Amino acid sequence: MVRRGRPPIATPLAELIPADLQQREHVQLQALWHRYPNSPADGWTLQGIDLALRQGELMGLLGPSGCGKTTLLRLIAGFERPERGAVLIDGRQVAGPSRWLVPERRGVGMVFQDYALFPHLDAWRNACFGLRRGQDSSRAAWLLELLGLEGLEHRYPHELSGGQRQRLALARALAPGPSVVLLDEPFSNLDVEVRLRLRSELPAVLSQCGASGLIVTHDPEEALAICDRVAVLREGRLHQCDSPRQLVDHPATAFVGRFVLQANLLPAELRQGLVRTALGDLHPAEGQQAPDAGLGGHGDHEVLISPEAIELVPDSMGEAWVLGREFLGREWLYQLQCGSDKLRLRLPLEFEYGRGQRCRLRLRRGHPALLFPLRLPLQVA
Ligand SMILES: Nc1ncnc2c1ncn2[C@@H]1O[C@H](COP(=O)(O)OP(=O)(O)OP(=O)(O)O)[C@@H](O)[C@H]1O
Repeated sequence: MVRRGRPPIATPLAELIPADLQQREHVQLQALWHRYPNSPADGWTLQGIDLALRQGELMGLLGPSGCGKTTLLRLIAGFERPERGAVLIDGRQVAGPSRWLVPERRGVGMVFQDYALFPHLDAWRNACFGLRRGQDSSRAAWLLELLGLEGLEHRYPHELSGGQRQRLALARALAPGPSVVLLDEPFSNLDVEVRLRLRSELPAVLSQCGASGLIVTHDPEEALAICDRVAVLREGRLHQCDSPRQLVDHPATAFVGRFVLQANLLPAELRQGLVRTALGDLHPAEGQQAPDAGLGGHGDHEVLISPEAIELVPDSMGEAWVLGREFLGREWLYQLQCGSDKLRLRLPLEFEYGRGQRCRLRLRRGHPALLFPLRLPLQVA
C-alpha cells in the first residue's frame, strides 16, 4: 500500500547545502585508464581521465559513439574495475590500486536507456526495489508524486508509456537516496515531445533530491541545454570539461569545436600575417597578434568556422558539390564535398539546390572564426 507523507528531502538543494559545500568535489576520477580484457595491449577504452563532479551538479558526458562514455559510468558504478587510477566518492576511494567497493555500497543510482524495470513488479514495487530493509518508503511515494506517476502505482511496466517508464526508472534510482545518479542516454527511446519535457524536468528533480547527476548523451544540443558542465570525450580521452557557454565560446580543441558547435574545419596555412584556406583568407581578430608563419606548415593548422560563414555560388565548373540537404523548418542545412573535406552550410530557404549541384564556396566577409591549435580568434578578410 502506498504511504503518503512528504519527507524532508523535498527541500531544494541550495537550501540543503551551503554554497561553499556545493563546490565540493563529489565524484573524482583520478588518472583513470581502462581496457577490456579482450582488447589488444594498446586498446585503451579510457586514457588518463581526470574529472570531478561537484556536489549538486548535473554534468553531461558527450562524445561520438564508442568514445567510452558508458564505460566511464560503469567504472563509477563499480561494474568495471579500472586498470590504473582511482575513483573517489565523497573523498573515499571506491576503486583504486588497493581498494574496491562493491556497486551496492557506493550510494550510486543508475538510469538506463532501456529503463531496465522489473516486468513482474508493479510501479510501486519497482520504485521501492532498492530500499533497504526497514527504509522509509514515503520517499518512494514522494518521488512517484514528484515525477507525475501518482495513481499509476499498481500498473506494470508494460501498462505504462515510454515516458512514464523512464520516470519510474528515475524514481527507482532516486528512492534509496543516492548521492549521485548516473544516467545512460535516458531519453533516447522517447519521442521528441516527451524527451524535451523530461529532460527539462531532470535538473529540478535531482536538485530536490540533493543528488548530483552524470548524464551520457551523444547529442550536443541536449548536453548544452540542461547540464551545468559538459565533459567532451573522444577516443577515450577528455578534451574539455566546461560550462556550456565556455564550450561554445572557447572550445579547447578543434574536435570540441566541430562536435559541439557542429562547425566546419578547414585546413589552413599561415602566410604574411594572414591565415589562408582554400575558401579564402582570414586575419587575426581585432586586438590579436598575427600568428607566426614559422609555426608549422600546411596541414598543421585548421580554421573552425560556422556553417553560416560559408557562401555557395552555383558553378558547373566549381570544385565543390552538394552531397545532401536537410530541411530545418526555417533554413536548409547543406552537406557539401569540397576536395577531401565535407562541409556544412546553413542557407535561407530561397537557396534551394539539388544533390550533385556543382558550386564554388567562399567565406563571408567579417565572419568570426578560430585558428587551431593556437586558439587564435580570426575574422574573414
Ligand atoms: N564488454 C566489452 N568488451 C570489450 N569491449 C567493449 C565492451 N564494452 C564496450 N567495449 C568497447 O569499448 C569502447 C567504448 O564503448 P562504450 O560503450 O563505453 O562507448 P560509448 O561512448 O558509450 O558508445 P555509444 O555512444 O555508442 O553507446 C567501444 O569500442 C566498445 O566496442
